[in-house]
Amino acid sequence: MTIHHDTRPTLNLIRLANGEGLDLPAYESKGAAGMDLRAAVDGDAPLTLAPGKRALVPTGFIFEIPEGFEGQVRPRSGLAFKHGITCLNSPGTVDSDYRGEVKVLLANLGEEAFVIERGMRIAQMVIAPVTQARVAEITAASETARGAGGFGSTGV
Ligand SMILES: O=c1ccn([C@H]2C[C@H](O)[C@@H](COP(=O)(O)OP(=O)(O)OP(=O)(O)O)O2)c(=O)[nH]1
Ligand SMILES: [Mg+2]
Repeated sequence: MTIHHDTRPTLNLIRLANGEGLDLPAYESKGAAGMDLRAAVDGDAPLTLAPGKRALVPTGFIFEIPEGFEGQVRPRSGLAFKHGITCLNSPGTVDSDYRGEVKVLLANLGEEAFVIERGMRIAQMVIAPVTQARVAEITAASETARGAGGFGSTGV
């Protein structure tokens, strides 16, 4: 007999008042890397994002990101391609100790106004492992073949 354990980390979500009735963030295909986040804007007052403008769009949930992980808030490529809608701070970083509402900083880089309706899938969140480094100040860097060469030093 094979016993299958679910080894995935658990993501606890706390629904806020403005998230009432919204679908939970979800992976939209079997192998999706990110779960889609929905706009928790007022159902009676969609948000219009004019060209060149940005807005902090609520998701209606607090995410308890498991320790040792982060949430990366990334654009949806369809919205970016069709409408020029992106996450201005992409990838947005949600820390594992953050207990506020997750919000999405959308920007309209397109030429037309974009209307964000309640429940619209506006971005996606990838849960990714994080390593916190120990920080140590030293006086000289070790030698390498690359040295200080960067920013195209190996050719274009
Ligand atoms: O797209 C995002 C990015 C951040 N956050 C929340 C969760 C994150 O843990 C917190 C702080 O984000 P960050 O560290 O990127 O911003 P900061 O400007 O450094 O703010 P702080 O001084 O609060 O760390 O804001 C979001 O809800 N969505
Ligand atoms: Mg910070």
